[in-house]
Amino acid sequence: TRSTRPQRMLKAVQKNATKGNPESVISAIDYFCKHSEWAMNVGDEKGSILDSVVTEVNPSTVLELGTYCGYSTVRIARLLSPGTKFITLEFNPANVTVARQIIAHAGLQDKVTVVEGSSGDLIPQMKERFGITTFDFIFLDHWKDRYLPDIKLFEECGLLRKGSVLLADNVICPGAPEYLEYVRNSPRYENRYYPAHLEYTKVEDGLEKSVFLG
Ligand SMILES: CCNc1ncnc2c1ncn2[C@@H]1O[C@H](/C=C/CNC(=O)c2cc(-c3ccc(F)cc3)cc(O)c2O)[C@@H](O)[C@H]1O
Ligand SMILES: [Mg+2]
Repeated sequence: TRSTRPQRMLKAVQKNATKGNPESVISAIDYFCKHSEWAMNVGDEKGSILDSVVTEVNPSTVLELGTYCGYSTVRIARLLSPGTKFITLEFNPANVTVARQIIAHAGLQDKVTVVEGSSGDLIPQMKERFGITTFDFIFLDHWKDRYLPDIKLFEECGLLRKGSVLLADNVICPGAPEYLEYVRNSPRYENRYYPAHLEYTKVEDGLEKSVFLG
């Protein structure tokens, strides 16, 4: 049976990237998406913004929603200090399998835990399963209509502290209007919009950074 796009992406990484070299894994995926098949990775332009925010926050605890193939997982993990707790959630088992192999090719398997499951089920389990009380940095890149319910879940579960930073991909394309309205109208968040483009295209898109004020 025909392979899937994530499987073809994995093959491209295994063929073109140097084992243990995260930069070469990132480049191999970007090359694949620019020259072979578009895929919904955050990409190089928005990825550089992601890098700068992660570096600025220098988090001790990190959560990513929507691992997909692990591209942004590799971008984040390669910047983290030793001892940082990094968890990424993915509910499609086939994507979990591909992501774990791409992360391992980058040599970052000890920096991040890929947890199979849905954010709605797993977010309330963060304390008991992973001993995490609050997250310093959260990257939202899963189904866009789940950004709002999940940020509310973070608040309800007490997983945000004064200064926690949330970074949301695709707030323009495909868009997360309800999420944007919520964080921009809430007195509990300080927000900044980073204009960019949809990965590997000239279409307008951007990232929204929201700092929880407590
Ligand atoms: C049920 C919600 N909870 C979830 N918990 C854990 N994993 C989840 C969850 N939702 C989705 N996922 C996983 O995250 C991934 C989904 C990401 C959704 N992303 C998009 O739809 C997306 C889509 C586009 C896009 C933009 C323009 C287009 F023309 C076509 C597509 C661009 C992007 O950057 C995107 O991030 C999948 O691997 C899915 O299995
Ligand atoms: Mg995205």
